[in-house]
Amino acid sequence: MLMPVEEAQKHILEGVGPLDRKETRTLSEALGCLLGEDVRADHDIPPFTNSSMDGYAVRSQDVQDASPEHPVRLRVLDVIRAGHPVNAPLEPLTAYKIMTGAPVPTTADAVVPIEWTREDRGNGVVILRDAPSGAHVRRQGEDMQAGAVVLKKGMFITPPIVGILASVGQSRVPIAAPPKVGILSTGDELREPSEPLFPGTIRNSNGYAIMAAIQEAGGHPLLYPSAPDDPQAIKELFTRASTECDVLVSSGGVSVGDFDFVKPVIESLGQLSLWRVNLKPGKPLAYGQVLGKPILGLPGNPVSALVTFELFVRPLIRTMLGDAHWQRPVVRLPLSTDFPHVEDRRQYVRSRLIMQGGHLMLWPHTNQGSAVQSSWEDVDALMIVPENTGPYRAGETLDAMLLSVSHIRSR
Ligand SMILES: Nc1nc2c(c(=O)[nH]1)N[C@H]1C(S)=C(S)[C@@H](COP(=O)(O)OP(=O)(O)OC[C@H]3O[C@@H](n4cnc5c(N)ncnc54)[C@H](O)[C@@H]3O)O[C@H]1N2
Ligand code: MOO
Repeated sequence: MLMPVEEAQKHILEGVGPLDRKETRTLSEALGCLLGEDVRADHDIPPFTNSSMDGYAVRSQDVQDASPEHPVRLRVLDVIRAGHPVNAPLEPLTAYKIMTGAPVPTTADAVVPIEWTREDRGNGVVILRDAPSGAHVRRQGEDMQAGAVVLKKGMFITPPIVGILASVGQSRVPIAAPPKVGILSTGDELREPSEPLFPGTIRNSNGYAIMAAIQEAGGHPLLYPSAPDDPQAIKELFTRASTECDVLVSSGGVSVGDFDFVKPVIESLGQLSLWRVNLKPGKPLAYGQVLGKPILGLPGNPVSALVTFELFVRPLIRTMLGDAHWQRPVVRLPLSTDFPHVEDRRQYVRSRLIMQGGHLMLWPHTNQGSAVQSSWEDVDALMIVPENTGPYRAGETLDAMLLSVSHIRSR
């Protein structure tokens, strides 16, 4: 019996914890990283009490009975602009004209928006509505207080978090250092994207796809020159990478062919603790340690390599970063079309999310071959079809693991 996906994930993550290594980044480089330590506010935010509206800063008691029927006339002392505090106090029946974000003078306790006022001759303003104490005033420190922890270690840095970091003056951002992930492509047939092809050769697409997937997962990819199907060459490559990386990810050579040497090399340099998972594509996944470093042997078929990356390598990278929430959301959705019987392995099916008749539905690509790269087009989700089930009719529901949903098409 093949090992279930969840059991394989558990086994792989068992021996791995957060690396707890820190690094600093500039604000422009921090997006998508995880915060490496708690961040405290270096000052109150807002740093001073200020107006949330363009209007008039008043003493609330002066305008408490103001209405269109009983307007209150105030004398305007000056105009306060953002960035230009005014120190003179407000006396009874006076006001400052004030702009949004400008400091509210200490003796004023409310702002009347411009729409509720009318300019009056001389230096006057007529107030047409009351404004209770605190109205349209943003108090110093009401958002964040000096010294308080405002961002927690491990938090995912999104654009708003970059804004908070900038607000609290954190121009150098402590982040969880990305694990160094070595990419080890194997196969006599592999040529680089820039190289010409000869009969029997193909481009090394896995190396680059895995590199991009590592970057997307928050890891630091180290792309090694690919190794031929030769045990000694693979051994040298794995040995070198194990001294330079935190995790190794190989592709190819894990099946049962005469030239599949990845498993014996892992065994000769450490141990192989897992081989073959109940999944399609990606059954021959191998996992073990070489010279003390975890290694995932992904199958060579390009789709199998990326599906096993998603299910096993991404969780490992996120765990090493200290992200406990690596699970992708799984939602149950109806099929927009029929889907055939699935045989003895659980299948992960490249699918789109589409809107049909106001309902979100799954649209699986037709050709699910594990070497068919073109079926990655606009994939939002991997539909999960249990083994020995189906055929399914349109409208029946299945679980889908959401990847990144960019846009949902309508049909
Ligand atoms: N008799 C059996 N044959 C196979 C079985 C099986 O159970 N019994 N399993 C099949 C499955 S499932 C898979 S998946 C593949 C995995 O094979 P390997 O991991 O040993 O990979 P290779 O044989 O080296 O290559 C498979 C395929 O992928 C191409 N490839 C390899 N590396 C790259 C790369 N870097 N970039 C692009 N393409 C790559 C390679 O040329 C092959 O076409 O085994 C089945 N066989
Ligand atoms: O598992 Mo293989 O990935 O079916 O082609």
